[in-house]
Amino acid sequence: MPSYLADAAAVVCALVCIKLLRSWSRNRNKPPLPPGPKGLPLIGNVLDMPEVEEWEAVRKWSETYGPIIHLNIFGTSYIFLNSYEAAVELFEKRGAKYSSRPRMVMMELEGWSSWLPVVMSYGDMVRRSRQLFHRFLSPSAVGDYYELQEQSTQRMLKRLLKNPDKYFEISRYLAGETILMVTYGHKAAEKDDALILLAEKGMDSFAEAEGFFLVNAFPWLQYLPSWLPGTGFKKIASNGYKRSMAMYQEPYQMTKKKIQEGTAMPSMTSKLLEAYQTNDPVIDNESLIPTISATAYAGASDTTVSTMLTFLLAMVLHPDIQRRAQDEVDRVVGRNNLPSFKDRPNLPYVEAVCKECMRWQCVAPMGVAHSPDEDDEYNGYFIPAGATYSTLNPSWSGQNERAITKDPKVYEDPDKFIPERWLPTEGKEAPLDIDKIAFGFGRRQVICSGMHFANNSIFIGIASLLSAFNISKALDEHGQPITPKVEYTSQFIRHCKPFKYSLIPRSEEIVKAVHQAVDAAN
Ligand code: HEM
Repeated sequence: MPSYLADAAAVVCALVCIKLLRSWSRNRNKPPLPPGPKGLPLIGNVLDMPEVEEWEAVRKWSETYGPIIHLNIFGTSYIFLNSYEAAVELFEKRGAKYSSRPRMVMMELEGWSSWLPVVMSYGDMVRRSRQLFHRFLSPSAVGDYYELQEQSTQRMLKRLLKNPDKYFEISRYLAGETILMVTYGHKAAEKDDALILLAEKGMDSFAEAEGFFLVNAFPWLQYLPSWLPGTGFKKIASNGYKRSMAMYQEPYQMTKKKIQEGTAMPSMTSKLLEAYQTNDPVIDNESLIPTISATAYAGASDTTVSTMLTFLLAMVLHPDIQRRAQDEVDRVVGRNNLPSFKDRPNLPYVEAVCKECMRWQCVAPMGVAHSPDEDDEYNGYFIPAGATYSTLNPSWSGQNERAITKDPKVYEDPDKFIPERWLPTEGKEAPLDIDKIAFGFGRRQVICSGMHFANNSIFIGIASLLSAFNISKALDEHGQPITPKVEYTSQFIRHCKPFKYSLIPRSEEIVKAVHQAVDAAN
């Protein structure tokens, strides 16, 4: 080993020891930390943490250690909650203490924490941005987007008629084009729209930054020169920084220019700018405007598509469920008509399919990490304060949502896709609403601000696909149906891996209805 590497290793060991000693002396008179796998001296549980599907590892640990698990990574505490009750108790009832985020140096290096409230520590900026999200995304505000969501969905259907084998790309495009219209009044190009590509690249970098990086445990590593071995994270961070800044600034500057030229469509950005210019007390600083628009754009671009992909997979695997949902759509909407939001109250089975897609394959299994601002105790365990930028012992709590969505005590036969579980049944208590889990935990305004918008996108997307297409297994070269595997990526926002399927329009009339609807909206 070159001598500088041996020196560097010795420095790392010394720093880990200091960190462990500090945390030991701070915590020694406190109740025990929650249980968890034992780990090794100095490095703790580094080797226990799998590189992929961490949530599965956490779920298995919870079978041994119970609903609250502690891991130590180089002296940093990681706490996973695996029960709904624990998540509600800590993140909702004690929400004031748990509303902050852990410090993630990679997020700082990539610039995300300079503008994305979801990774910022709690403060004035987060409070103001939540008030503004609420203006545009509250249950009453999202009704304004119905027409837009219907029209984007109809364009998705038209694209699928032309390219039925491109569902993965086309459904992703749908999410991008809808939110770009809402946030910036930007009408996306039919293909390869620059702003949609910008968001895709940005979200790839964000997901990468969410991964495991040593620099999160040892922030001083960021000051090492880039030529030193082990500093590959610096290149990732510099690339991520360019993408995060482009996502934050470019669409905003473009919209501002259009507003000045008088060619802008009304949007979140134009309304925020107008409010700012008329001294809206919440918008104390212009930089809050791109924060709001870019966060909504980031929050929507990669999330609802995950559920739309799960829907495709579920329909390929469950033709009987698809038939039942189509029967309902045909009965309520008419065999050759496209659904709209006004049909929603009469489509309970379609609604149940939407909920079951969200439950069966959780979009963000680890949610977004919270961090307690002060030391706390829960069920006799010590929960260390963390994530203040100055301490050497940050800790964070993540809630492993998939464990809850797959808990047989909460949902019977949790691995099976059963929309019927969401239908009201006399004498049977309704299951725990998936909205209370999938969109994060916290006080009312702390969870996903886009939840109602997301549910609407998913509903109209699924109802429209059911009305227009028959979804089934693709056939192999011998004419045999191919059963896709249920396989997902292991990123922070997970998507099912590409698989073969068949998408066939249900009738000539519905093809005409799609074309007519798209033409009428143009
Ligand atoms: C299936 C779709 C979606 C899922 C599963 C989802 C999930 C989440 C989760 C887990 C959080 C973190 C909550 C927390 O613990 O603090 C979050 C935050 C957020 N989401 Fe979503 N989301 C979805 C769609 C959307 C959409 C469509 C939008 C925008 C229209 C959006 C906008 C936001 C925003 C702005 C935040 C930050 C909230 C804040 O910190 O104030 N999300 N989302």
